[in-house]
Amino acid sequence: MKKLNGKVVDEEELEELEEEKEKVVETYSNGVGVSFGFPQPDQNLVVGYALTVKKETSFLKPNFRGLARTKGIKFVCIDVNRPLSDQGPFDVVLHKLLAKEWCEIIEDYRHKHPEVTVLDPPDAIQHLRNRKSMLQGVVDLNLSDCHGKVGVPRQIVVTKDPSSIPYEVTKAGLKLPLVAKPLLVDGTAKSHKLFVAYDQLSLAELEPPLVLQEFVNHGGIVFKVYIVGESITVVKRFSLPNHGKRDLSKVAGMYPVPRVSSYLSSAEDADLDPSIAEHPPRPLLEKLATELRRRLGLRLFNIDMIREHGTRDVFYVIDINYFPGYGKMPDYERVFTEFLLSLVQSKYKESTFLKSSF
Ligand SMILES: O=P(O)(O)O[C@@H]1[C@@H](OP(=O)(O)O)[C@H](OP(=O)(O)O)[C@H](O)[C@H](OP(=O)(O)O)[C@H]1OP(=O)(O)O
Ligand SMILES: Nc1ncnc2c1ncn2[C@@H]1O[C@H](COP(=O)(O)OP(=O)(O)O)[C@@H](O)[C@H]1O
Ligand SMILES: [Mg+2]
Ligand SMILES: [Mg+2]
Repeated sequence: MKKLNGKVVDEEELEELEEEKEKVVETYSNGVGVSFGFPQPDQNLVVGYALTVKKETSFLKPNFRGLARTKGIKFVCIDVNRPLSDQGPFDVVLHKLLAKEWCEIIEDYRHKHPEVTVLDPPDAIQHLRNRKSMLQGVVDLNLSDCHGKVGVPRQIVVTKDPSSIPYEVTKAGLKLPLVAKPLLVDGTAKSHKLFVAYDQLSLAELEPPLVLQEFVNHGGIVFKVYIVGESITVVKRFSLPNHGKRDLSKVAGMYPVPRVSSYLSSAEDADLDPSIAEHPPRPLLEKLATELRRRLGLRLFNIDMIREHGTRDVFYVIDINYFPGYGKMPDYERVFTEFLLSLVQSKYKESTFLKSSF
């Protein structure tokens, strides 16, 4: 008789359990061999990916592929024209494709292959495709008293009749200027065409469906908070400058928002006023990330956050993106490699936990 996980077992039982354990480990590594605990450098974790060419180029850069390879991670391009189940086997599937058919394919695959980690579930991603539902999780959070406050700017959704917009804005009591954002985020350039509207009348020129959000002065800096599983990385990017009260009386019309925040030059090295440039407090980000991971059911996303000008600790989330441009995140190669390896380890732990609770 021997003891295993606190239980007394005889030799035969022990042998059976060891055999079971081998099988489980094999399943999780597709038989290519994760020995107990950790994938070994000469063994494979197969990551199937379905990404646009643009994304593949910006994310699966040679440095990343190289580092991952040394840790036994192999990336395999999924052929979207062939049945997914005929390809692989995969340990992980990474995807960011927008076609509706793809969502159905990947959903079906998840059900048929629960042993594969699909990053992330399509219905959870869907949540971020609409600028109203995207921020709902933050609204519900009511994060205050956690080294700062996090909210979302006041906003309304307009789905029809642009001529009614000035009335809707007045009814909702929104203050000008407003940022007009296409309601749906579908990966097209159009869904990133934003405008700042300085007067009520020009609002009627906008094309619904859209979100009208109060402009929050934030000193021209946006914090991009990148989440990769448990890891959080913050970078500063340039954003829109503050508007003054005088602008409001002088400026009319609608101005397109330049995509300054996606420029490669980060604001990290710029000589900025510390009260604007200081990163949001770590405990606040940890709480926010933990809650959003859970509420959104996503492991790969980023949050655009701004600090209300003149405050130290009042923040607004203005945007959440699924599987954003990680290629621009410092050290993403290492962070991602560790994340992918951790997925196998946690599956292994899960399986041994399940076994030990029998
Ligand atoms: O192209 P990149 O690298 O700038 O990444 C885009 C993101 O930029 P960011 O990482 O925040 O600087 C970008 O973030 P923003 O919306 O610009 O804040 C989006 O996530 C975009 O995806 P989609 O068009 O919304 O599906 C992302 O585009 P895809 O790479 O997913 O096509
Ligand atoms: N409510 C707001 N107040 C001030 N600036 C904003 C606001 N919303 C967006 N912006 C500016 O517009 C940029 C793009 O807006 P965002 O909501 O992130 O759309 P996208 O999904 O296209 O990135 C932000 O990075 C920021 O510079
Ligand atoms: Mg954004
Ligand atoms: Mg976005």
